[in-house]
Amino acid sequence: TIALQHGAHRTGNRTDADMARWRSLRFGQFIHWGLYAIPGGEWNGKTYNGAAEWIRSWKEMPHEEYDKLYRQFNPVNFNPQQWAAQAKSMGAKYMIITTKHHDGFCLWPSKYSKYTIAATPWKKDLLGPMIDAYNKAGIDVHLYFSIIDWNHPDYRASLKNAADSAAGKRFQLFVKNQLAELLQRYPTIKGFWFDGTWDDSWKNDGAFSDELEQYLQSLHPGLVMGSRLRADEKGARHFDSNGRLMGDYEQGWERKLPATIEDVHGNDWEAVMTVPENQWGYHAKWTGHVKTVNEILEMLVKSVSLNGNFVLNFGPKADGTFRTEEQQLAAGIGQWMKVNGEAVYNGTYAGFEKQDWGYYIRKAGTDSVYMVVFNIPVSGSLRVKLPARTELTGASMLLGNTTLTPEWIGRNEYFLHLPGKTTDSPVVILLKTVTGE
Ligand SMILES: C#C[C@@H]1N[C@@H](C)[C@@H](O)[C@H]1O
Repeated sequence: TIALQHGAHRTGNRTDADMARWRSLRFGQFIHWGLYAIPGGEWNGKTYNGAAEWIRSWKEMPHEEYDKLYRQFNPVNFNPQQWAAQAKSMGAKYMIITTKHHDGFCLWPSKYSKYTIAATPWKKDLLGPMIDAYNKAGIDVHLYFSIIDWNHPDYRASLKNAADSAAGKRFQLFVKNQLAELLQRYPTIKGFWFDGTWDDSWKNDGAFSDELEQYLQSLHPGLVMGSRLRADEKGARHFDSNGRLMGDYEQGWERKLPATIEDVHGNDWEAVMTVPENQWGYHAKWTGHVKTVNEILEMLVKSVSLNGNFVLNFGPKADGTFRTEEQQLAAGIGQWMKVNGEAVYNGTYAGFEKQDWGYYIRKAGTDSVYMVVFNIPVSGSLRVKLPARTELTGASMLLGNTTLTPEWIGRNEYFLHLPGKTTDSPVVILLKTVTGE
C-alpha cells in the first residue's frame, strides 16, 4: 500500500450510534431549491435542455442576468410545515436541502456573503423554518453544500499562479467559515452532503479536505459526511490511492444504483435519484421519461436490499410549491410505505441468493426476512432458496396479513404460492426462518 497522510482514516464502516441511525433511516428526500427555480430551465423563450440548476452555465444565459435573479426571489407560498407533512406521509426519514448550490446563492443569511436570502424581497432565513418543521415531523435534516461557488470572486477551478493560490486560500477560509456558521445556526442537523468537489483546486488539496472533515467532526461529533468531500494527497476522490473509502459512506451513486452486493464492497452507501432523467432544480418542461411510483419503489427496495440508502429528489418552484407530478409521487409512495415501510426501515442485505421475482431484505439484527416481489412468475409460484441449515417456518403477506403455506421442494428450497398472479403494487411477504446450529 501507498503511505498516505490524507487518505482513509478508517477501514470498515462506522459503528457509532449516529451512523447506525443514518443507516436505519434508509429513505430520504433531496430538495434542490434556489434561484434556478425562477427561470425553471427557460430563458428568453428558449428551453435549456441541461439540468435546470446549471442554467447559469448555459451560453444563452448571461451571467449578469442570472446573478440579478435574487432580486425577484420571493417564495410567498413557501410553507415548511406542508413540505414536512408531505415528506412524512411519503415515508422519508431524512431530508437533504441545498443550502448553497454551484451558483453560490445562500438560502440562509450568511454573514460571510452578500449573495444570500437576506438580499431578496423575502429577506428571511429559509433553512431554519425548514429544519424546525422537518425535525418536528420526526425527519432528520442533512445540509447539501456545494464547494464550487460560481459567484464568489475567490473561487478558482484551478490554481495557475500565486494570485490564484492566494485567492484559493481565501476561498478555503470562506468555505470553513460558512460550514461552521451552518453548524452553529442549525445544531440539530445530522450531516453534510458535499458536492462540486471535482475541480483541480479542490482535488489537488487533499490535506485541506481532510483537515476540514476533521474540523467539522470536532465542532459537531457524530456528523455524517459522505465520500464526495475528500481527496487524498494524490488527488484520488471517494476511494483513496489504496482503494479505501474516504468519508462515512460511498456517495458516488448519483442517478445510478449498484447491480449486486459485490458492487458495494461492504461499505455503507447512498443513492440519490431524480424523477426525470436529469433534473434536480425545478424545470418547467420535464421531457423524456418521468419515473413512476413503482419504478421508484423498486429503486428504494433494491437499494435497501444491497445495504444502501435511497434519496428521491424534489425541485420546488420559485414560489415554494411542489409541482403536481412530485405531489402525486409522494402520495403514491406514501400509500405503499404505510403498509410496507417495515420492510424498508432498518432493512439490510439478507444474505439469500437473489431470485428473479424481486428482493430479500433482512430487518437489521433479526431473523425477519422480507421478500419484496416485483415480478410474479407466470406460475404464480415464488421460489425461496434459503442458506444452508435455514428452515422456512412460516410466511405472511403484509397486505391483509394473509398467511401463505410454504411448499417444501427439497433441501432448503420452498415454493410460496401467491393467491393472485397480478397486482399493481409490489407484494411484501414476511418470512419466518429458523437457522439451525
Ligand atoms: C452534477 C451535478 C450536481 N449533483 C447533483 C446532486 C445535483 O446537485 C447536480 O446539479
